[in-house]
Amino acid sequence: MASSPAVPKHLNFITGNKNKLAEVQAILAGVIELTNQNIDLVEIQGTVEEVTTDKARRAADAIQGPVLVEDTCLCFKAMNDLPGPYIKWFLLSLGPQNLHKMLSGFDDKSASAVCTFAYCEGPGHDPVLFQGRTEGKLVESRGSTVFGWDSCFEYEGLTYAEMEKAEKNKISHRGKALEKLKGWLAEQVQ
Ligand SMILES: O=c1nc[nH]c2c1ncn2[C@H]1C[C@H](O)[C@@H](COP(=O)(O)OP(=O)(O)OP(=O)(O)O)O1
Ligand SMILES: [Mg+2]
Repeated sequence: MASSPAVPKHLNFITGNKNKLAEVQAILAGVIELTNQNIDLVEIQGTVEEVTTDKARRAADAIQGPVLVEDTCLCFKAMNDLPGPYIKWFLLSLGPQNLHKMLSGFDDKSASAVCTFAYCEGPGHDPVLFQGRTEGKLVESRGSTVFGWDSCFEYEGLTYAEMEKAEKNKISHRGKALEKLKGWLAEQVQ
């Protein structure tokens, strides 16, 4: 059966983050061909949906074609979901060793990791969003500090950094978002 023109044969994932790329490659291996372009995209302020939608539009404009982008948030319940999409700047300034101190004045250490992918068919098209969320808590850094705040986010007793990669990908915000993307891709080809 002919597939709709919207169905991508492969996805061009626009990200400057090598660790994200490695996880997305691992999760989508055997499902869809993935290429990558590292373009430094401007990120607006707003809700994660607004940030990700705008990021996808800018990426599609930049390469004049179809793109996949992703924006990751770390939301603290005690802060009504801040820093959310702005976590990158807090992490850069504080480092993983000090990140947990953001909640030192609060009893509630609950945090959710939220990953939002956006697929945009090209300039002028509306991006489609796929979101995954994993609930955990913010803890003192444990494990490798190679990837972002992995060592500060604990899920069921282990920080992301203490898990095997495959184990993280099974339960992670990114893994869940990509399950939805895979479901959508499968629907498109029917
Ligand atoms: O699974 C993760 N485990 C730990 N840390 C993570 C994860 N995923 C993103 N991160 C970090 C990277 C950045 O400090 C911030 C998200 O910001 P975000 O703008 O989405 O990522 P980015 O600027 O590094 O790459 P991109 O070029 O795709 O925008 O959280
Ligand atoms: Mg970014």
